[in-house]
Amino acid sequence: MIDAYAVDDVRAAEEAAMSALPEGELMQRAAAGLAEVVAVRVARDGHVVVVVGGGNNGGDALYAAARLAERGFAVGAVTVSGHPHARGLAAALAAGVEVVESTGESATPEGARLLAAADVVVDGVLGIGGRPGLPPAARAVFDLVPDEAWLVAVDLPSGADPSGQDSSADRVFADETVTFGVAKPVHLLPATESAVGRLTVVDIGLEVDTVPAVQRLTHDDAARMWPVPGPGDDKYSRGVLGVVAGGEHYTGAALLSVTSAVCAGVGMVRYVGPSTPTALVRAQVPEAVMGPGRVQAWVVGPGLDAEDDSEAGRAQVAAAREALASGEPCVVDAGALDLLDGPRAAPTLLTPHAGELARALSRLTGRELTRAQVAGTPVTHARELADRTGCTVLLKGSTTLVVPAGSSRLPIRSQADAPAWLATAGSGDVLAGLAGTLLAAGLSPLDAGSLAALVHGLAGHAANPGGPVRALAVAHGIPGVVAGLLERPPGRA
Ligand SMILES: NC(=O)C1=CN([C@@H]2O[C@H](COP(=O)(O)OP(=O)(O)OC[C@H]3O[C@@H](n4cnc5c(N)ncnc54)[C@H](O)[C@@H]3O)[C@@H](O)[C@H]2O)[C@@H](O)CC1
Ligand SMILES: Nc1ncnc2c1ncn2[C@@H]1O[C@H](COP(=O)(O)OP(=O)(O)O)[C@@H](O)[C@H]1O
Ligand SMILES: [K+]
Repeated sequence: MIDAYAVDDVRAAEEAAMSALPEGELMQRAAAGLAEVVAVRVARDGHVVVVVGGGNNGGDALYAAARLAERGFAVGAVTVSGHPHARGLAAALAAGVEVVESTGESATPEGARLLAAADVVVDGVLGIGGRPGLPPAARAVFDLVPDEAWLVAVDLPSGADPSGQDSSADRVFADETVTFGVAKPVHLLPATESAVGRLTVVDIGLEVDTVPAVQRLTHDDAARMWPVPGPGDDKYSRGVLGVVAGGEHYTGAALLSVTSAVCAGVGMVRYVGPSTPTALVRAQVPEAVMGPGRVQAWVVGPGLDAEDDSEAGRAQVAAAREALASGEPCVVDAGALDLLDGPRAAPTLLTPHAGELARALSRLTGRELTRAQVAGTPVTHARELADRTGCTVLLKGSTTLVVPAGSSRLPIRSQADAPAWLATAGSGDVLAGLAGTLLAAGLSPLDAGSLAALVHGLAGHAANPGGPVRALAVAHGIPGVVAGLLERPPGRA
């Protein structure tokens, strides 16, 4: 599990660690870790340029610059604040780092000269003390970074919101980020994660004993959490999933969610739907059983048309309402999100994309919300829906969030395992079947949602590595992905 902690908790842990260590020791550890990473990214005759702000983030960069210069690398520093970290600056100068200033709205010629020769640029402008947004002097300098240079951010990409909430701020886009002690929300949340690049966490001896704010499942977690049947299991003990999906017009959703559940190894699927999708499922998925019955969990809503006023359409909406009113765990997807009108007592996972989340919140709050507003601050809006309904909300996207109600005090999960090729019609139906299978096996909505998002993403890669995928191929990719996860020796990256 990758755990990311709230900035205030990190600060408190830093203060506790500093009070037990000689002055400046923590920053030296950070600088040493940073210098190690930069040293492996640059050739012996390559040029490193550190861009330095006015806080401790700049201090880390200056001390790392000093260490790299002492190891024989050609290192320059461009300060974009009038008051760089004094001791760090002295150390850099003493080690032979060429330091130039560029604090105006356009870069100085000296700064431009250093950057033009840079092979690796280190962004030490703002860290966890940064307010979202890049100061103009820093923007002017970063605009001069050569395209081919490798950009390493210190702690976080400068300008990015450390709490990972604000998606609009101007920020540095790094190839790689070296952070200290623990990950922070900025590294894992969708509003900021795309600026982080590859993430390395350097151990500086920090101990944070609070609950993480955000977590990300790793492949080891997936292997540990996946429900594996034992000799005593039968199809019922493994979990029966009821699927209320599709209608006369949206037949594919039924097939995709049922196929996905079968491929994920559900004990049994009961499919509930009108005659056309029923015939299709019967023909294509011989493992599925038709009609309602006893289940351990429901998937309700893929391809459900709540507006369909035909007799078959009304019957399907009634079946969906019945599943929602039951005491069984539920995945509530697509069309069924429009039917949800109150809290459910049983474990429930809502699986909207940004547009569906906007629609559901608009309906429940009477406040008109757009898809763009949800995409701008996804955590806030997913949390609002979770709090209003008491359900766990899985918000789909290139980074998929799984947000429990705030009262649970559980961390948010954030998964970024999917290729963008997964943005294809029917892919969400596959995710719903997968998450439903895990709910039926007894996982909590938080675990089921995050594990399903991870496996769904890997199945997207496996279906056609590097190229386009169709949703049915994603479902068919699931068995191999799960087998691969279960086979891996623990601890492999
Ligand atoms: N506290 C510690 O013990 C450690 C801190 N470390 C480093 O210190 C960093 C935090 O240092 P600081 O608290 O000094 O914070 P920063 O280095 O992030 O910078 C804060 C300074 O920048 C200014 N500022 C903030 N946002 C701005 C904006 N958008 N535009 C212009 N100016 C802005 C603030 O007013 C303040 O003067 C960490 O991210 C990490 O890199 C590491 O050395 C590890 C140990
Ligand atoms: N840019 C992207 N990169 C990776 N995955 C994505 C991206 N956009 C969407 N996805 C994933 O694709 C799936 C799309 O689901 P959804 O929008 O419900 O489609 P549908 O309703 O057609 O099935 C979700 O799992 C989502 O997380
Ligand atoms: K930085």
